[in-house]
Parts: sequence; C-alpha cells; structure tokens
Amino acid sequence: MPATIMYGNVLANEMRENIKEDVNVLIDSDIHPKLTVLIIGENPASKTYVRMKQKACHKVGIASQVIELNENISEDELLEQINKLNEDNTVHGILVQLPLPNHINEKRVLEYIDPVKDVDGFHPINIGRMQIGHDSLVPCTPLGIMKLLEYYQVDLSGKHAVVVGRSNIVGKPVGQLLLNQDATVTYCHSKTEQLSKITRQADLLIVATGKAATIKAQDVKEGAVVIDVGNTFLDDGRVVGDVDFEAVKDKVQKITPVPKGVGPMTITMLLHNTVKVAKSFI
Ligand SMILES: Nc1nc(=O)c2c([nH]1)NC[C@@H]1CN(c3ccc(C(=O)N[C@@H](CCC(=O)O)C(=O)O)cc3)C=[N+]21
Repeated sequence: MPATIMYGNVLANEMRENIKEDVNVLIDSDIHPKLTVLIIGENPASKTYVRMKQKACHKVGIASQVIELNENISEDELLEQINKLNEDNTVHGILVQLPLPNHINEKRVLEYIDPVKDVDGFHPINIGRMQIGHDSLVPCTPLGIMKLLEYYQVDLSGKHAVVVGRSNIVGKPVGQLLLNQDATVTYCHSKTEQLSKITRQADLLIVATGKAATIKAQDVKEGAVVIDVGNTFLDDGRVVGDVDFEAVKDKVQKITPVPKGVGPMTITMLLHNTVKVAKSFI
C-alpha cells in the first residue's frame, strides 16, 4: 500500500472557510478581529513567513498590521511597543516574530505579551494551562499537527509517539498535547544517544529539528506515521523538511510533505487563535 500523503493545505483550506464565517459573524457584532505582528530586523525567512501570515489574514477577513522595527531597537523600546498593543482594545492577537536579535531577551519579551492576546501560545501562563489540559491558547504548529492527526484519523491512545526536537515552540508542546491524548511519548534531541534505535520504535514520529535529512528510511518503522515540521530554505529556492521524504514515503503508512504539510496548518492555527481571542472580547 502506498503511503497516504497528509496534505496540510487541504485541511487548512477547509478550516479557513469556517474561520472566514466566524470572522463575518464577529464583524456583524462589531468586532473586527485584528492581528498585529512585530518583526525586528531583516531576517529574510522571517519576512517571508510574516508576508504569508498577512496574506492568510487578508483572505479570511482578519485585519493585520505589521510593525517593522529596527534591528538595533532596545529591549525596553520593544516592551513599550508591546505594552501599547496590550492596551489597545482593537488588537486581538499579538505575535512577535522569532528569532529575535541576540541583544534582546526572548523570555522577557514573550512574558510581556498579555496572555489573553498571546496567539502564539508561548506565554508561560498558556504553556502551563496547556500542560494541565485547561482551555488555553495553544502554540500554532503543535495545534496544527493535532488537527492534522485527527483529520487523517491517526490513533494516538497507547501509541508510541517519538518527538525529535525539544524546542519550546514545537517539540515540547507537541509532546505534551500527544500525552494529553494518551500517547506514550519519548522526547529525543541533539544529545540523544542511538537516536535511530529510538525513532525506529515510533508508531508516530514527529520530526522538528530544523535540520534537513535528519530522518532517513532506516530510521523509521515500517507502517509508521511521520510528521515533518522542518522548513529549510535551500539555495536554489526550494523548501525541504527534516525527513528524507522520497526514501521514507515507501516505508510508512502516512507522511506529511514539505511544503504543503505542517506549514499551512501553522498559519491556519494562527488565524484560529486570533478569532478565538476576538470571540472572547464579546
Ligand atoms: N512568533 C513566531 N511564531 C511562529 O509561528 C513562527 C515564528 N515566530 N518564527 C518562525 C516559525 C516558522 N513558521 C512557519 C510558518 C509557516 C510555514 C509554511 O507555511 N511553510 C510553507 C513553505 C514555505 C513557502 O511556501 O515559502 C509550507 O510548509 O508549505 C513555515 C514555517 C512559523 N514560525
């Protein structure tokens, strides 16, 4: 049986239709959902992602504002910008595009965003709520992965999910969400010994290392489900994931492609979170 390719853009388009309807209902009650993105410096990948977010907002009728700040902005000036947005009742979602320049303390910035408007779900309050299974704003990539797994009817209960990568924005929270759905979760990372031995035990393998070709055919179990979170831009303009897709796809049951896999779901969950905040303003 050839593998099912889990196209994120298919589900993303479907969900964006529903989000659009929700936006229209909000607009009828005089609430126009608005996302403000702060981008600091000149990282080309960041600029591409922010443009994609803006376009996605526009398509569903969410107002989007991008504030471009100079690379050399001080941390205090950035916090002052965030403070203004925290207090602005017309702004529902605040997103500070990562990575930040080295002189800025990322933890301090992320904790400064009002947790109610934290559409990235990176504030410790939201992370804590998610961990104990309370309603919260959930980080977009992990939430998008969970929606994809549900849509493609991947069983989680009692299954061995192996997460490769332990970032605060993907690896850690996705493992937490999988645990909340009764998966047995193993975290692997750059210091893990005998990585392949562990990944080969995975019923569900989530790869979020940011390194192309981390996972090859010999690293996966026959019939596994593989989610590739990678998004590396190559010099020739192509985007590739962390998994050697061509080799792995012949061995697995289901796999996400890159592009058109997890990426479009991430952006859709950003729209979803922005609307969720706007609804709470009613
Ligand atoms: N505060 C913050 N929140 C983020 O959510 C955030 C961030 N910072 N910094 C960077 C990462 C990366 N990220 C992606 C979003 C969409 C695609 C995506 O849609 N990619 C396309 C391919 C790229 C293309 O078509 O150019 C795809 O997979 O089909 C990828 C990566 C969000 N991030």
